[in-house]
Amino acid sequence: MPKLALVRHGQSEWNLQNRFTGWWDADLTEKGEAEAKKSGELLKACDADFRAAFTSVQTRAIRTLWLALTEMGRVWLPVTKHWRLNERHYGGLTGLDKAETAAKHGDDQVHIWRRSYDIPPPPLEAGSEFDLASDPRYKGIDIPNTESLKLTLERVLPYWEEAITPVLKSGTDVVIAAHGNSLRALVKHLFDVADESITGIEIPTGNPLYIELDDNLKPISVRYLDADRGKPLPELP
Ligand SMILES: O=C(O)[C@@H](CO)OP(=O)(O)O
Repeated sequence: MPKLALVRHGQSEWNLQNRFTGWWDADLTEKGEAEAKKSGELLKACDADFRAAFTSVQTRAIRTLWLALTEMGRVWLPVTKHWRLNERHYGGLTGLDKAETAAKHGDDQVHIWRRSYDIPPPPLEAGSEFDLASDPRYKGIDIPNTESLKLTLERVLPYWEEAITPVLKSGTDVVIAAHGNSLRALVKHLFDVADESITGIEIPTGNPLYIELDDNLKPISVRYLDADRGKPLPELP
């Protein structure tokens, strides 16, 4: 039965500065690097035999995976990167300070933008300093100008189905290093979490969510590798 580990990237420069990040390519802080290594230690000690790794095209997730694989002695694993595992796009909020935005628009509105299932933040204006249209990694991709969690799930899912599930179905243990919301979207799908409950799922940094799947990729067990630092778990479907 295949095992799947979901690793959230460590603290980024913009997490530290409390800015809405989304697709902006903020790198890890020193603390984030330490969290990534901690994930690697936990993955090394667990009973899986990871043979494939997936991540986004964002530096903070790629480097988290690399640091974890280094700690695991598994930098030789095949790593596949794809934009569909990116963080949800934060639209016109990208780059703004979260506390200042709450002071301006109110906590309730900001909570809706951050955690509602299907209400996206206002769109990013074309030509904004945070517009990624000229970034070569997104050449040929229809870059979103904002995303709700629902829209994030809709673009994560085809990649999950086409690229990741065949690997798991072959009996291979897989590690995915990605982002708070792209992983939340994946958890919603895997555990069939209701729209209104998914906001309660928050994978901590430095503490992989470890899932055992049956041959149809239905979760049969789930835990945080460091249970003492765990958060609420999704219920088994
Ligand atoms: O800024 C972001 O892109 C995300 C993750 O750091 O923040 P939030 O907690 O609002 O989903």
